[in-house]
Amino acid sequence: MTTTHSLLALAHEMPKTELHLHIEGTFEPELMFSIAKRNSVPLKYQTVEELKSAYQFENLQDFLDLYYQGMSVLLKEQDFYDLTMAYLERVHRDNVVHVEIFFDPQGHTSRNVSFETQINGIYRALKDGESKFGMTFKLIMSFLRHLSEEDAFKTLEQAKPYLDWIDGVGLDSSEVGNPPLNFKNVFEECKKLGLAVTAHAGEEGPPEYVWQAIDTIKVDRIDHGNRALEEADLIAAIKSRGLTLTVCPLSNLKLCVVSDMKNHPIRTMLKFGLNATVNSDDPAYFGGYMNDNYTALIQGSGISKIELYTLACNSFNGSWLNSEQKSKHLMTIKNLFESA
Ligand SMILES: Nc1ncnc2[nH]cnc12
Ligand SMILES: [Zn+2]
Repeated sequence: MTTTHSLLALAHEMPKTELHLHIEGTFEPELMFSIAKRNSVPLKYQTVEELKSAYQFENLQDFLDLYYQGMSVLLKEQDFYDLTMAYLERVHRDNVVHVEIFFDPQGHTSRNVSFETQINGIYRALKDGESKFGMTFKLIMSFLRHLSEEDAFKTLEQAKPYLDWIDGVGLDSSEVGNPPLNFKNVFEECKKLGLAVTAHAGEEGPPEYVWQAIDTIKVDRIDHGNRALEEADLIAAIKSRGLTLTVCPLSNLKLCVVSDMKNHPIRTMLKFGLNATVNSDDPAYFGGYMNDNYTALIQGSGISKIELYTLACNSFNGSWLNSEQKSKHLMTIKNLFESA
C-alpha cells in the first residue's frame, strides 16, 4: 500500500525539472537585505520579519507590486550571480537536475541596469551550477506584458548579442487587460530567430487568452493554464497539440487562484490527459520550492502514485532537453517508481 509518507519520500527523492521559475521570484528576504546593504539601496521595510509579513496577496497584482520593489536592489553582475546561485544551491537539495528559468530584463533595464549586467551574472551562475551540481539549464527571457510591444522589441534588440545563451522567450506580469495578441509581432520575430516560445495564460486571464497563446502566438508551452479548464474545446485543443502546462500549486494558493489545495485543478488536468507539471513560480514569495509544492499537493489534494509518476514524466517530456537527455531521466524515474 502506498502511504502519504512513502509518496512524499518518492516525490522528494525523484529527479525533477523546474519549467516555471522566475529568478527574481527566488529573492529570499535575507539575501535581499544583504544585497541592499552592500549597494546602499534603502528598503521600505526595516527587518526581514517586517518584509515577510507583507507577503499577503489577494491577487497577482498585489504580489507583482512587491516583486518589482524587491528586485530593485539588484544592480551589479555579482547581485544577479548571487541570486541565481542561491536558487541553484537550494533546488539541488530538492533533487532538481534540470532548470528552465525566466528572467525579466525590462524589470532591470527600466532602472538603468543593462541587459549585459543581468545576463552575465545569471549565465555565469548557471554555468557554475552545471559544473558544481551537474544541473543542466535553459534560459528564458520574458517580456513584461504591462509594457508595450515596442518595448518588447527593444528588449529583443538588446538580447541579440546573447542569443547563444537564450533558449526561449516568455510573457509575464499583469495578465488581465494585457492579452497575448498585443505581442503577436514580437513573438513572430522570436520564432524566426529560432527561440522557443511560452506564455503565461489563464492564470487570472480568461480562456480567450489561452486561445490566443496557442493560435496566435503559437506557444510551445503554456505557463499556468488553469482557466483553460473552463472550455471543453480549449482542453481538447491543448491536448491534441500535446502542449505542456507549467502549473504552480503554491503560487495558485498564495495568489488566490485556488481557494484550497483540496480544490487544485491539477488532478482534473491529468484526468483530461493534459500534460500538467509541478513548478514553484516565485518560491521566495509563495512559501516553497519544488519539494514543498509536491508536499502541498500530496497532502492537500491526495494525488496517487500513478499521478505522481505522470507528473514527474510530464516535466521531463515538456522540457526543452534533447530526447537522449529526456530518456535518461525518464529511465531513472521509472526504475525508482518500480522499486518503491
Ligand atoms: N505568477 C506570475 N504571473 C505573472 N507574472 C509573473 N512574474 C512573476 N511571477 C509571475
Ligand atoms: Zn510565473
